[in-house]
Amino acid sequence: MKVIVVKSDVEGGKEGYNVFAEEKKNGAKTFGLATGSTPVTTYKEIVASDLDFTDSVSVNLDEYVGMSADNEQSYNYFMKSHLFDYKPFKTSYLPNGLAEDSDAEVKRYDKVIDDNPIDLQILGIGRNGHIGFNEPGTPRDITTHKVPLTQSTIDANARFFEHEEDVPKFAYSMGLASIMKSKHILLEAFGEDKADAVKGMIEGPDTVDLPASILQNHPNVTVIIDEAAASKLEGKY
Ligand SMILES: N[C@@H]1[C@@H](O)[C@H](O)[C@@H](COP(=O)(O)O)O[C@@H]1O
Repeated sequence: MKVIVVKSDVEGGKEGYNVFAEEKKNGAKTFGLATGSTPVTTYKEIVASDLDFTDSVSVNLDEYVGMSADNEQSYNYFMKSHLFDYKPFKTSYLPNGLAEDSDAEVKRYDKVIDDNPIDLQILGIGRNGHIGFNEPGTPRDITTHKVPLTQSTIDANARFFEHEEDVPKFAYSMGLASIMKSKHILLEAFGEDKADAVKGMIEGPDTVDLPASILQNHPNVTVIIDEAAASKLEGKY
């Protein structure tokens, strides 16, 4: 893993942008994208740049089940408001939260990933080391799957919804095997509450209990972390 330690998430966004720009220059056509607060500074730098994605394809990591693309809490909406409205792609794929047949939706998304091999996949990381919605214990050979959200995720999301019953209980997520197929993986983490997960991912045992530790087995991973997220690392980076 190539580890880049930066002072802040803003500086991290500039480094993240550089990775996108370099990949684009080298001919990357398909970009795996993520939601959450972490990639926002990278998306801001991309929006402010002259990079053009109208010849590129994007494939997102995950989406809540039961949520329409125009719901402000959906990952579809997040991607539009943070990136796609400013930097449209030729085609953007996300799981369809409103799909009637979830087995068919999972299969459809697996085919999307197979048909559009990802050149660069950006990832955040959960405090427990999850990537996408692949929580601790998720089998490593899993591709796209429908995931029951953990109670802590449901509780954390409750503030965004008027009625508790509207809070999503499931998500569609790319699986660990799908993520590992990406040619280059860029994982970003900012803030002290990510320090344990970052330590486990980089220096800890390679274990299903910390899903991101699977990245130790990938040949081309770039990690961008701020000093707070790097604070528990023992090695020098
Ligand atoms: N499914 C998303 C992940 O893709 C994301 O990496 C993680 C961390 O979110 P944040 O970047 O807001 O810290 O949260 C969610 O669970």
